[in-house]
Amino acid sequence: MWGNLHSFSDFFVTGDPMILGAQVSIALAMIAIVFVLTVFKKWGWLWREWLTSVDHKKIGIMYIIASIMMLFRGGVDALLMRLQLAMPNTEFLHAEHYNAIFTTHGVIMILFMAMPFMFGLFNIVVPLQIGARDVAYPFLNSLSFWLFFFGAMLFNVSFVIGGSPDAGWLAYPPLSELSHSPGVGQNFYIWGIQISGIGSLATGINFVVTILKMRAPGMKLMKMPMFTWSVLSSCLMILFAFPILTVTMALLFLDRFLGAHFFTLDAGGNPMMYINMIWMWGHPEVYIVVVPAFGIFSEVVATFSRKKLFGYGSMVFAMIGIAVLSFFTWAHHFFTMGSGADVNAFFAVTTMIIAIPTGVKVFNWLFTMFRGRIRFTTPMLWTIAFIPCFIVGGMTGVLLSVAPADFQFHNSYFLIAHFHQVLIGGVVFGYFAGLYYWWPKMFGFALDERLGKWAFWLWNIGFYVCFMPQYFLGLDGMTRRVYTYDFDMGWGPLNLVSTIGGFIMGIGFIFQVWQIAYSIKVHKRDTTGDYWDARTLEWSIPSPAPLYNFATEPTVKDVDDWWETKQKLAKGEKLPAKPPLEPIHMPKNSAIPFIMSVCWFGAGFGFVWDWLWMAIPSMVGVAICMLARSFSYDTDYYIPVDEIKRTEEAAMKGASV
Ligand code: HEA
Ligand code: HEM
Ligand SMILES: [Cu+2]
Repeated sequence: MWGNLHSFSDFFVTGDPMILGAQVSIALAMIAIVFVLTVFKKWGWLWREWLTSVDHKKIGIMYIIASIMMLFRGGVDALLMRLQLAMPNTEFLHAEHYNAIFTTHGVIMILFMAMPFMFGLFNIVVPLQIGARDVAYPFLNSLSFWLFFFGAMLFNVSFVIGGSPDAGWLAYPPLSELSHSPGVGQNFYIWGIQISGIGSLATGINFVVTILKMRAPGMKLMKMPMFTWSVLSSCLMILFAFPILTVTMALLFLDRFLGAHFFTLDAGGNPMMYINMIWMWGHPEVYIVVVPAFGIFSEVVATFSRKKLFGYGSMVFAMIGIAVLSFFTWAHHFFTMGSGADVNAFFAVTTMIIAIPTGVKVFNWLFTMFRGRIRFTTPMLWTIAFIPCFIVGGMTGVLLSVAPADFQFHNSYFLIAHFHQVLIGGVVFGYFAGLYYWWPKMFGFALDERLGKWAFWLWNIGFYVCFMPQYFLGLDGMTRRVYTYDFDMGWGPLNLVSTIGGFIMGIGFIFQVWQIAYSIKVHKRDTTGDYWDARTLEWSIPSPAPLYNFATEPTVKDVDDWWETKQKLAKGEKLPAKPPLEPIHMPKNSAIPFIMSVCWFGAGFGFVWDWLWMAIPSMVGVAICMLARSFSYDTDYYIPVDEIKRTEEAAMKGASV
């Protein structure tokens, strides 16, 4: 029970200047934060307004802040790797360090950047888009956020305490078993993912219920905005995929902790079992993160083409089709591992079929733009750039799905280029489009377009410069996960170009941070609530939305209900009178999600080090939190009518409608 801690240097990673630098800067940053909060007396505010909040809008903002920080960390990881690959004859990163960095980069980008960014947008947009006052389970929503947050922190802590995992982002055994990875890094991996994964599953449940049960009267399923549809498909995938991840991590933990041999060849286990299970989650996972991006593009393209989205019904069916098919393609990740021709053929065909619904969507976006009066705002630019980028990335995916060809492409830089192209060109561009699009709704002021366009071009140019050469490197035989190569292979120049592209994207990111800082300073206020002259319900209320979102429950008649309402108003038609204000039922803030997640963090940290003295009391803490919640009855309140009136009047001052 005293675990695998032998000395101080096992605990604090020492001896590496980069890690020492990180330790010092984290310590300094923490001191600075504590100092600022204390000097400005902001602790109470932070606790009451944010850490204990169950308001979906605030939770959404916290998700996005955390994910942007993670984008920074994942991006620094990426650039360090790119530097090493541009200088293969140096030991800028030595082999072990390189392994650790591609592992943390992959995990952080997918699980701690893409997922929370996506959840942030779900939280901010979905209740507003369907005319609801909050999500179905606000308390659970807060718990999900804090589980994600502390899971991510636990994972990140490994960099300075104990050492990072280094068995790849999906931790295949036997490499990830105790015999091959005796350090604690892999334990951090398991517990970081396990804790945040439970949060993700809970979010999936929450949004499925929210969307199915809390839509405004009149909003039939086939009248939901396309983003809401994409969230529903993504969350349905989460419901089926994340339990597999939880079980896989639990079994790997049992292997490492108790010597259970689920995934070792001795004592009857089988590593192929792990590989199947992790991809049964892992493949749907990439669609879980990309489908909401499709939803965002659909909203943006309709708003800025000033046209109804083309092919609503086919969009919905395409999305559901992708969600279902995504569970039947997992084995394309290991065509080369000996499943046999029949199995490979089956999975090759199912994979190729996914190109069809995806293609339907692409054509729908193009047709929406066709003959539209397009406004080239930043959200629209990201959307337009996404289309060719994703088509090329998707097409190279189809090439990979040709099983015999994959024997050549597998684990080469061709694969690396494919997935970065769909992940950056699809997911990252999509979420950026979403952030730029909904920013005025989140904060009530707009982002500076000029700096935004700089960031856009830098990211785009950087992207192609970075990843296009990698296809050729892959075809030339360069494999993934190598930190050096012989200069005689002739890979040097293209790698150098690729690295330059990576840094151009890095500059793009700096421009975005600058853009946000600048826009906060300039504070170009949006008084209309409908900054882009958009189409869906979230734009019918003031920006930022009041605590209760809708003073009176909206009724919905059309797909783009707000747009139709505006048309009617313009024609001078009278709208039906709004019902009188009534007190609004709201959930109360709670400290339990935060405290419970801290306990989970403690338990995770304890298990990482085999410190049962820490893990068990922390788990007891978790149980006490659950009990405390079961016995708390004072969980809601009503906002009185005169307070609603006051808020509405203040918000509507200067508003157009
Ligand atoms: C958002 C993430 C994302 C998305 C959307 C996709 C989309 C696709 N992926 Fe990709 N993929 C990854 C992320 C993603 N992938 C990751 C992370 C890995 C590697 C993980 C690792 O090993 O670490 C991977 C690996 C991977 C492999 C494994 C290769 C190997 O390990 O050797 C394969 C093989 O089939 C594959 C195929 C596909 C296909 C066919 C699609 C399709 O969905 C693409 C469909 C889209 C189009 C085709 C373009 C638009 C369509 C048209 C314009 C219509 C006309 C086109 C045709 C009829 C062809 N992907
Ligand atoms: C900002 C630009 C980015 C650059 C320059 C970059 C660069 C890299 C590099 C150099 C590798 C290691 C390749 C290898 O040696 O095998 C890598 C791996 C990876 N990247 Fe990125 N990346 C970027 C963004 C992203 C994003 C946004 C995501 C996800 C949303 C992502 C997901 C991954 C994954 C999953 C791996 C595989 C890790 C593994 O092999 O275990 N990357 N990336
Ligand atoms: Cu896949």
